[in-house]
Amino acid sequence: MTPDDLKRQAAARALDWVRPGMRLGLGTGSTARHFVELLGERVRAGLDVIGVPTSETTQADAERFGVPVTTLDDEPRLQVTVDGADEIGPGLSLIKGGGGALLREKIVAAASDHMIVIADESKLLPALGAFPLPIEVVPFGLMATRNAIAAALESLALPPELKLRTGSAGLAFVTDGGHFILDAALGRIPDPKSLAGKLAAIPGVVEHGLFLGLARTAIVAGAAGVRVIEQS
Ligand SMILES: O=C(CO)[C@H](O)[C@H](O)COP(=O)(O)O
Repeated sequence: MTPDDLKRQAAARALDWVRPGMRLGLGTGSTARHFVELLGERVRAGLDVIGVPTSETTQADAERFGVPVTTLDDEPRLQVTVDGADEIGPGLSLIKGGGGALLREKIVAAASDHMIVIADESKLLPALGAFPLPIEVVPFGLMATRNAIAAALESLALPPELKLRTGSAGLAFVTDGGHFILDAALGRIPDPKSLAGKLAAIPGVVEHGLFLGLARTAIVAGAAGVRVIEQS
């Protein structure tokens, strides 16, 4: 079984939470893409749902797979969001944004009654931080913002290692919102809540990839089967 097979299994299980008439948040990434594809099969078989994509890529996928889409402006409250994650830590804390869609993903998750995270078992970890934390920043004042983030990291005894994410041709990666991403190689984040607070207070930081208190259910597929973890 490949990691991609496991991602698809987790995505397939998430369909159990989908009911006719639901307004759904549609996540971004290879795992979420499986969900959108499988949801499209159900839609073609007659299921009536509508989705809010969390990226331009997912919008295109939803259209290709036949999932009707809307926006948060037209449907500001969603019942369920299904999304992937880069890491799932204690209490279903997450690192997200490996695919660069963290801002819309967090807005959509926060507008949802229930966020379900789907992943293969490699994403389930005892602590967050091995995956570099994506921090979305406005291009204006990049150096000043970068220095402020580095100082915040140092104040928490975290390494101030920040890398501007690059895309094709070595140019800065630009998010759907027109921002840049600084990836912070932290190793281990002992206190995600304190870090989230410090990052959110920095002018120029648009959003960060720590998703705390948002996911209620994790569906994790591994060699031994699919586990459902609920956050009470
Ligand atoms: O946060 C994300 C995109 O911004 C993705 O959900 C995350 O990167 C996981 O991706 P994948 O399912 O491809 O492993």
